[in-house]
Amino acid sequence: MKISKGKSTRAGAQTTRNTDPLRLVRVLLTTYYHLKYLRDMTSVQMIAKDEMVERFLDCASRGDLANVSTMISHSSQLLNESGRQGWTGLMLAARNGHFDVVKALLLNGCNKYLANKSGQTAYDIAKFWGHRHIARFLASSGDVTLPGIQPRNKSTDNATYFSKEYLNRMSEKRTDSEWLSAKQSSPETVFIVFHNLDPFVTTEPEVMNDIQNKLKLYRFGRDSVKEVLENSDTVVVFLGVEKQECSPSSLVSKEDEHIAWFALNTKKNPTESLKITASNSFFLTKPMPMLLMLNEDEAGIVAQARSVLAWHSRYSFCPTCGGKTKVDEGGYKRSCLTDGCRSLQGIHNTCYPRVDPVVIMLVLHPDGNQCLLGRKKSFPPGMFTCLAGFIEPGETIENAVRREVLEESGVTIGPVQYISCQPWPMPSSLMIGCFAVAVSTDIKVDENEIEDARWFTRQEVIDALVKGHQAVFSMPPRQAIAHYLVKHWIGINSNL
Ligand SMILES: NC(=O)C1=CN([C@@H]2O[C@H](COP(=O)(O)OP(=O)(O)OC[C@H]3O[C@@H](n4cnc5c(N)ncnc54)[C@H](O)[C@@H]3O)[C@@H](O)[C@H]2O)C=CC1
Ligand SMILES: [Mg+2]
Ligand SMILES: [Mg+2]
Ligand SMILES: [Mg+2]
Ligand SMILES: [Zn+2]
Repeated sequence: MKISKGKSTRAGAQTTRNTDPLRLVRVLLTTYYHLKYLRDMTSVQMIAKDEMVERFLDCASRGDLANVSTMISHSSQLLNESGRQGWTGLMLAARNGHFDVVKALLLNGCNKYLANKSGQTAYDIAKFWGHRHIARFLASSGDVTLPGIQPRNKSTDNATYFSKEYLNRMSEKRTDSEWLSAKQSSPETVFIVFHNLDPFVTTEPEVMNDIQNKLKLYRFGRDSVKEVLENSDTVVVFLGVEKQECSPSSLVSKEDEHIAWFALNTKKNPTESLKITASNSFFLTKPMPMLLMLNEDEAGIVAQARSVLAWHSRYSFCPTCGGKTKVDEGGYKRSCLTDGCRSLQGIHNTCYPRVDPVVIMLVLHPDGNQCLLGRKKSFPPGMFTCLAGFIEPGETIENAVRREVLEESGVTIGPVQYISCQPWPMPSSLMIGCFAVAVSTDIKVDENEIEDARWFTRQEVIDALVKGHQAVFSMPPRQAIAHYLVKHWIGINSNL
């Protein structure tokens, strides 16, 4: 993580001031949006709120514990509010070494996992600025720990591509058809459109957003998808509402008033009936590897939307009686239309979106210095990855790991440890990533499933990560959990 040190103590957000050539552009844009924002506001109360946030951040930044405490006792919402560059009071207090303020904010329930626009949490900031006692406190506090339960592990929890939750799913609203239709007609609501499960994307960077990523989901408004929504072939899924931390300056307090997102899928190409204003916009064909080119927030949204839409496209008839079905619960249920069908009595998993659990494992040699990787015929030449396989009915994760490794490579596994997981929306798997320690080392490849499997040394793996194609083998893309597991094993920071 890169943070350049500057002189300012008000906000580390200003620390790149002397070196950043785009600063002037950003300042102008910020001023423009700020003025536009003020002009758009209708109530004096809103301005007062904005000022209050500014004052709160200032007090936190200066270490004014008395005022910080008074302000949060009046409005706990201030705890997670942020100012320029996404800096919260906690980050500012951590930046300037105000331990008492950090403590008070955390004790009052402030979210220590929020990151600013450079991706730094309060912990990262405290560590960088040398406030070790604050960093230690931030690392250890806040999580509820129970005997035998591991504390939340920031490095493995939600660390994989497709796993970031940008939206609050608000499942309780799925049965509230009045609320759902009000949201569908709201001018603020975001619609994302799929055609045969391919999302509509644009290469145009949105103003004020991160411009590093090449592809963005095209965010349609209600009027642009009107015709598509009226089409009987269109499937609509309610995805959720934007989380508070996605729009930190939002003045709306209740989550159900936040911006809602819906996904649409059509069989017929809807391009003509969509109102598209940006050039360079298209349906993203070839899910692999194209779906790996989205930014992390949007990858999470696609993981959810594409899996549910894929379920609709594959399960249009009732699996119990073969009859017609209708879409219910905001797209999260299909109910049979045949009177007396067994699926209408009680609860049946056939009515809900399916997820296929898959184990994926990095097999470690008993000497601790080699790992087992394999390749299928269909892989690009030279690429090796972790072994993987579908969990079968009535099987535990550990037993599935042992069975798949034995089937595919002939290697026997002892201990198995869960590391991390990844939704894989092609169409709807959950990859469960584990380390598996081998107790035998002879390899006997099952040629029906894989073409080759080999032990690679730690050095060969590091070379593959660092040198790419000049190494003895090549790694899967960084977005795949296999890549994550390998890096995790050799202890290389995932930002490498
Ligand atoms: N994200 C990542 O890093 C990686 C993801 N994967 C994914 O893991 C998944 C499973 O890996 P495989 O080695 O193919 O599994 P596998 O070793 O269990 O073999 C696949 C075979 O299992 C059978 N099968 C059993 N249940 C199935 C189900 N629910 N859906 C489809 N086929 C089923 C089929 O005959 C299929 O040909 C694949 O979808 C693959 O895309 C695989 C490697 C890396
Ligand atoms: Mg297998
Ligand atoms: Mg397999
Ligand atoms: Mg299998
Ligand atoms: Zn039925």
